[in-house]
This record gives sequence, C-alpha cells and structure tokens, in this order.
Amino acid sequence: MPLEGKGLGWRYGSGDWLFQSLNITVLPGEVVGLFGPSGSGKSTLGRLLAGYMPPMQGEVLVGGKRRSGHEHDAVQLIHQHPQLAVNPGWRMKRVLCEGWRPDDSTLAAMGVIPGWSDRFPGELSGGQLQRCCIVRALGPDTRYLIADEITAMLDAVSAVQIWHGLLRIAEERRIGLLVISHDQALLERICDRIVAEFH
Ligand SMILES: Nc1ncnc2c1ncn2[C@@H]1O[C@H](COP(=O)(O)OP(=O)(O)OP(=O)(O)O)[C@@H](O)[C@H]1O
Repeated sequence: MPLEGKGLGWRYGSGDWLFQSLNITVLPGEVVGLFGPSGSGKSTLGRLLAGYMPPMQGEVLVGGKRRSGHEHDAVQLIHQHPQLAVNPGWRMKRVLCEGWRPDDSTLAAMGVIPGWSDRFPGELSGGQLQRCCIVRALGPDTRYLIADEITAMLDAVSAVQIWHGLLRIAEERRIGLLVISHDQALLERICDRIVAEFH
C-alpha cells in the first residue's frame, strides 16, 4: 500500500503557490529523501501527506484510498523540535503511551530507557525527547513516517543513534520513510532515492 500525493497544490492565503501538480510516492519499506531550498514547501508537503491539513489541489492516497484531513494513524509526522510536540506537564510514561503501549524491542531499538518514565519532557535532552517522540509514533498501525528535520538540532552522535534505530525498525516493519532534510550527505547515506525538486 503506497503513500501517494497526486497533483498536490498548496499556497498560504492569497500568496504564490508553493507547489502545484506535485506528485510523490513512497512505497512500503522505502526510504525517500526530500531535499529542496529553504522555504520551498517541504514541511508543508509533509503536513499534507500526514493529513494535518487537506490539500488545496490534488489528493493524498494511502493504499489507493483517499484520506480525509484528520486521520493520523497510518501516516505519522515527526517534527524537528520535540519540545513542541509533547505536553510539558505530562510525565514521559504518559507521553510515550499516548498512541499505543510501546513494546520493549521498540524502546530498546530507539534507546529509550525506563529511568526516564517519571521525568517531565523538560528534564530530558533534545535527543532523548526526540527518541521518545519517535517511539510514540511507531504504533502498530503506522505504515509511513514523515521525518521533518528530526535530527537537525542534535549532535552527530545522537543523530547517528536515532537513524540507526529508526532505519532498523522501518526495515523490519516495512515502514516507508520520507526524510525531509537540508543535509544532503545524510540523505545520500540513508535514502534509497532522493526527490530533489518540486514539480
Ligand atoms: N502558516 C503559515 N502561514 C503563512 N505562510 C506560511 C505558513 N507556514 C509556512 N509558510 C510559508 O510557506 C513557505 C514554505 O514553508 P515550509 O516550512 O513548508 O518550507 P520548507 O521548505 O520546509 O522550509 P525550511 O527548509 O526552511 O524548513 C515559507 O515561505 C513559509 O514562510
């Protein structure tokens, strides 16, 4: 069941179109990089594919079926800043279990340790919190993950650990990844192919 954007178009308000007639496909288990100039609309495209907002033109299909605007199950989006993606007043055990009850192997693969359970998000580093956000998004219904600059703010060691764990899980579960990044070297290293321009 592919994730497909067909003929997608978006603009904010009455501004110029960020993109029109844009086609993109991610297959199960495929790692696709999305590279483009700053402000070209990569994050916007990610939000459309994840169902955060309905496209102004075109459609998003999962397994050939058109999705409505508010389904977040099969396609999950991970943001650059995990601090903005969690409730700061919840302890991590509650954050982690927001969508599903993570199994031990997923927690271990992403390096999430039990000692963090009673902490609040503000008591974890950015990299630790990002790992938790990734685990939270890897519920049993997840087929595609949109990773929007998910390691851009992390040190190289944390970034390598996160990609190592995530790519392993994605391969095992045949989850398709759309990796949005400014880091061309990273994309070349981890992606099966790179979509470098909007068309
Ligand atoms: N909510 C919004 N209202 C108005 N304009 C917006 C909104 N969100 C984004 N934009 C504008 O739309 C354009 C595309 O933004 P977007 O974040 O999708 O680009 P991007 O390619 O991901 O950029 P970057 O690589 O810098 O993160 C930018 O010019 C941005 O200022």
